[in-house]
Amino acid sequence: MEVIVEDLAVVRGGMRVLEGVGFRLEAGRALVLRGPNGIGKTTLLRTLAGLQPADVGRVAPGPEVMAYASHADGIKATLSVSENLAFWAGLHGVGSISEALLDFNLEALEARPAGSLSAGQKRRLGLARMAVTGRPIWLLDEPTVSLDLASVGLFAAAVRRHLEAGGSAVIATHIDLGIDGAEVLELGPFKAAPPEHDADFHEAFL
Ligand SMILES: Nc1ncnc2c1ncn2[C@@H]1O[C@H](COP(=O)(O)OP(=O)(O)OP(=O)(O)O)[C@@H](O)[C@H]1O
Repeated sequence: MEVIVEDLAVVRGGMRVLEGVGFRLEAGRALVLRGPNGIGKTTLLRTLAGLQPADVGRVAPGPEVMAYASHADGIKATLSVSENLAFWAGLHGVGSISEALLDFNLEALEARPAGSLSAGQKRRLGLARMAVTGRPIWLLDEPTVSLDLASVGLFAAAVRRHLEAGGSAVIATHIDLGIDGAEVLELGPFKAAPPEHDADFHEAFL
């Protein structure tokens, strides 16, 4: 499913934080959002997820096909790891959580109350929670924060499988995820600067 963003502007706290942002992302591709702190990466992801209204512009498709993993992992502390995942899977009509438990190395933790997990374990659960929605477009805000190297590898592999299955991903990250052919959108003050050499995106090895 292709993601199309056209001439997007977003206002937060009475100030325009994004203006003239546009991109097209084909199914099976990843887009990495780059730019300094405060430039609007989270704002763009929240707008795609339907959590932040656009001032002007167009986003398609709608938030019902987007799965958003934010800084706040959004997990229920008193439920166990598997109960958290089962809750979200059930909400989205997805039958099994076993693949997500395996993909994010959560099998040994499945009976643990989520509130007792370490920061990195919580982050893995937050990412697994997004995966069990079964939604085709993943929106990821600094997904590797708190993850150790092995977990970053697991996460990158899960993204690759998602892309190979025809999904897509928009990822705000400062690190190299090793996703071949990922596209990059550099956000600059009040606009998304297109690459110099091409009206579309440049290919990057991230
Ligand atoms: N609730 C809010 N009310 C007003 N302004 C906000 C609000 N949240 C964020 N902003 C402002 O919007 C701008 C964009 O913030 P945003 O969080 O999207 O940036 P970011 O690129 O994700 O930053 P970082 O790399 O630090 O996570 C910043 O100037 C920020 O201060």
